[in-house]
Amino acid sequence: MGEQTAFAKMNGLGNEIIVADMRGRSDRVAPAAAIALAHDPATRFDQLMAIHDPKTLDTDYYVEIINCDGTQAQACGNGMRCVVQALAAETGRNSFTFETLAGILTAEEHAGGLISVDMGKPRFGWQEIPLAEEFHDTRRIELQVGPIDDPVLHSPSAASMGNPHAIFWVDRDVWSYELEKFGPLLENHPIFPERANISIAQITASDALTLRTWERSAGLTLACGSAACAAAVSAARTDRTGRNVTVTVPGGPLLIEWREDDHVLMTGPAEWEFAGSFDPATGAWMRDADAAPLNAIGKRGVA
Ligand SMILES: N[C@H](CCC[C@H](N)C(=O)O)C(=O)O
Repeated sequence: MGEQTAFAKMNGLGNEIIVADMRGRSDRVAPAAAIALAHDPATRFDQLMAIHDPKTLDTDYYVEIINCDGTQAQACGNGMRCVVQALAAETGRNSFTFETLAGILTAEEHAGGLISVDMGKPRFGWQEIPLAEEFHDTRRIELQVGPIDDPVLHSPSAASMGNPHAIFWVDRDVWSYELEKFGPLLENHPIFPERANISIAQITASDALTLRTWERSAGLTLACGSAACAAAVSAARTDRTGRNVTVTVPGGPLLIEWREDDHVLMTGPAEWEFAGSFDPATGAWMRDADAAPLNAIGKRGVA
């Protein structure tokens, strides 16, 4: 049995997140522990964000992102906002520099509580996404589902925010498509050698779109921050919107700004639910008593 680690159960617009404090130790959250926590209804999560000591000079922390099936993800926008809120509550600081598999990210908590994460630069090259075959123009790749002469979904845009995304543009309300049916097929389509997060997007104004996402490894979620970024840059790149887009996901709105320096800034809320501790080897966990001292990450208002 390993040494217990403090965690906070949080969410970012309903994207279920566990923030785990793995600082000052060299072990990792085992995939089996993540799977066990994901299977318990009380700690069910989409992504687990494990905060580790920094690996690189001039970064504050290394963050490992683990999907609910135990696999690693390169990026998780909603999870990063939860990490920022937890660390801001603990340290009193409001800006941080993180390292993830997607690179070095900066993030800031604003006075009103909203959090902005610089999600880095999008990548559009077919080998960078990656796609299994050469596409010169990833604004529109050849891929469709449904009858060949009358496809339900077709010609998605593809992009990487560190993790792979495909965005299908639809004319009707995003809720009128059976994403739970098409999502698994598309996630695992051979065109995506590392699988992909699959979204459907409806443009609602020149600065707004609605989005639903079938996440790689996690399935349907209420919010996917990196997909919101991928959809916003793809909308701008295909002249569907400008570079500032309100992306409304099932959990609520995210503001996405594709800056002139090519970085994508995502702004939205995060919410703390409860704290506890778990064994990173097995996932066995306990909820903190309400009167617990301030040892749990991100616990607000407890002296
Ligand atoms: N919920 C996350 C995305 C998780 C991505 C993950 N499903 C993958 O790429 O494997 C977000 O807010 O960006």
